[in-house]
Amino acid sequence: MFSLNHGGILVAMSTAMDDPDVLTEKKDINENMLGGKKVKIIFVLGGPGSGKGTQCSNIVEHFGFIHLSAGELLRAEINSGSENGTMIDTIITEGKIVPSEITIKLLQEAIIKGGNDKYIIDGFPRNEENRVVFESVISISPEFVLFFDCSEEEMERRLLGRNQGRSDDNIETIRKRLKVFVESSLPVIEYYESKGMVKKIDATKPAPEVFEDVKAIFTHMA
Ligand SMILES: Nc1ncnc2c1ncn2[C@@H]1O[C@H](COP(=O)(O)OP(=O)(O)O)[C@@H](O)[C@H]1O
Ligand SMILES: Nc1ccn([C@H]2C[C@H](O)[C@@H](COP(=O)(O)OP(=O)(O)O)O2)c(=O)n1
Repeated sequence: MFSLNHGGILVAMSTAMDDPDVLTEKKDINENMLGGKKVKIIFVLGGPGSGKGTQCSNIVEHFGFIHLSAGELLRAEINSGSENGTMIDTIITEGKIVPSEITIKLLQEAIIKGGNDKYIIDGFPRNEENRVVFESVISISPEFVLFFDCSEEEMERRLLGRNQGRSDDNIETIRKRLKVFVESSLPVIEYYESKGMVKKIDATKPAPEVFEDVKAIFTHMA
């Protein structure tokens, strides 16, 4: 289903999307996907501008997790001048979601390199393909999913004021990203909700108050 090849990941990914059951038989491939490393993962989800990055920095500082932002890894890939950079840039500027194989490869490399066993993964999985392929290829379920719930009006306002020079923080792309969030990312959150794995936070409050709620969850889990 994908045209690019990244070694074993491609085999496992095509299988995962075509027939998830077969993946259990591919455990030997999956177990090697993090170089034998055993890690705990928390997915941090929420719409664009809901405050994921802001709160992830707080979590790193207070609870010693490694923060991996899928969006930042993709932007670093663009800036590195990699062969996929132009394609990734075009997709992000259109407000769309980059093919899972690329994002998962970047996450996989970052986890293998990371000097820790606790990861908060921010902005991933962003669609059903991201979710199915990650869980099948990397063979890890998240401990839980932290969901920053914020109104679209507030997210739009924050993104327009973010001022980080991002090519996708313009009104046209922001509207597309919000649409993609509702259509493609919310179903992923609903999936985890149906499994009782979502911890929802009211993210419309000021950042320090949001962190109080985040802190309660992480303190409880420690
Ligand atoms: N609770 C909050 N209230 C108001 N502004 C916020 C809050 N959390 C984050 N921001 C600001 O909103 C913008 C988007 O936040 P960010 O953490 O980058 O969101 P995300 O990673 O979800 O896209 C940033 O400029 C940030 O400083
Ligand atoms: N799993 C992901 C995460 C991000 N991306 C792309 C598409 C997103 O619009 C951009 C930016 O994502 P990022 O999480 O950094 O920022 P926002 O939450 O949208 O503010 O990256 C992706 O294609 N796949």
